[in-house]
Amino acid sequence: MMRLEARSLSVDLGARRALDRIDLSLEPGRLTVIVGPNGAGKTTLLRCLAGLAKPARGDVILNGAAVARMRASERARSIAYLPQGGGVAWPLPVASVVALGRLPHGEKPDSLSEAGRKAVATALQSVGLQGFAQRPATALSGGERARVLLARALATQAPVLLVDEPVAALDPRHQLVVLDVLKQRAQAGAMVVAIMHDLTLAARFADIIVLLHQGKVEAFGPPETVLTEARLGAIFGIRARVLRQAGSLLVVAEGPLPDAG
Ligand SMILES: Nc1ncnc2c1ncn2[C@@H]1O[C@H](COP(=O)(O)OP(=O)(O)OP(=O)(O)O)[C@@H](O)[C@H]1O
Repeated sequence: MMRLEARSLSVDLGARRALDRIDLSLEPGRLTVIVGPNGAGKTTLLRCLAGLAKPARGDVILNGAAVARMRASERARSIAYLPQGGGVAWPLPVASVVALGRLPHGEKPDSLSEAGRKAVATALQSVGLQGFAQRPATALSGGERARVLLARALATQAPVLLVDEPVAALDPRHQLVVLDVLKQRAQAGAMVVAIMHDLTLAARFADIIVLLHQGKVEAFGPPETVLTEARLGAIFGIRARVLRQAGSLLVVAEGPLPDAG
């Protein structure tokens, strides 16, 4: 079975230890959500899983091979990565930007295969942008642009999909649409890892939550075991209530706790 593992992964950024001996084992068929306070190391971890950040120690292993040593083309076909708050610099039509997700398959936007054309159309449709295909990608709102970039990652159809805050810029309806798409990808057999700050949404959609704090995995497991009121206090510094609502958790942040300094 496909498996993505971090083995005793440590990363230094400047003088800081951003990740400290992380051990993780991720399986396909699941939506894993990474949560944690600002600066916890979430983006650094996702970049390492994508083979884009260099560990000081340890390794990321995909199906037995070190991701850092995979050929770039093979890695790009295996792992699609959506960076946080990405921009679009060129006034290309939306469909061409999404088609860039086919480059790892050797397909250029103006010479897509039949499968490539289908993947692009499906990706656009799945994020609600089917009417935007010919619009210049630079002439979109922030949330629309975020969905274009997610569609590009989806169009790759990689077995591993790593997305950094995919719903942060989206309105409530599109947050649900996008999380449904990610969940469906996972249920169809992909390994999907998303960073999120909204704990109620994370609890509702995640199969597994990874709680990061100061570069370490503080907790790992199903939402109800990870997101406890005690942890929300100790890790996020909030007075929080965790309520059960329609089979999921509702995390109500009542207020910040006094800074422990
Ligand atoms: N280039 C850099 N040089 C030095 N320190 C860095 C650099 N980039 C990030 N850091 C630090 O590394 C730590 C982890 O950063 P990272 O971006 O992984 O956090 P995060 O959990 O994704 O945060 P956020 O929720 O704010 O996006 C932070 O303390 C950050 O200040």
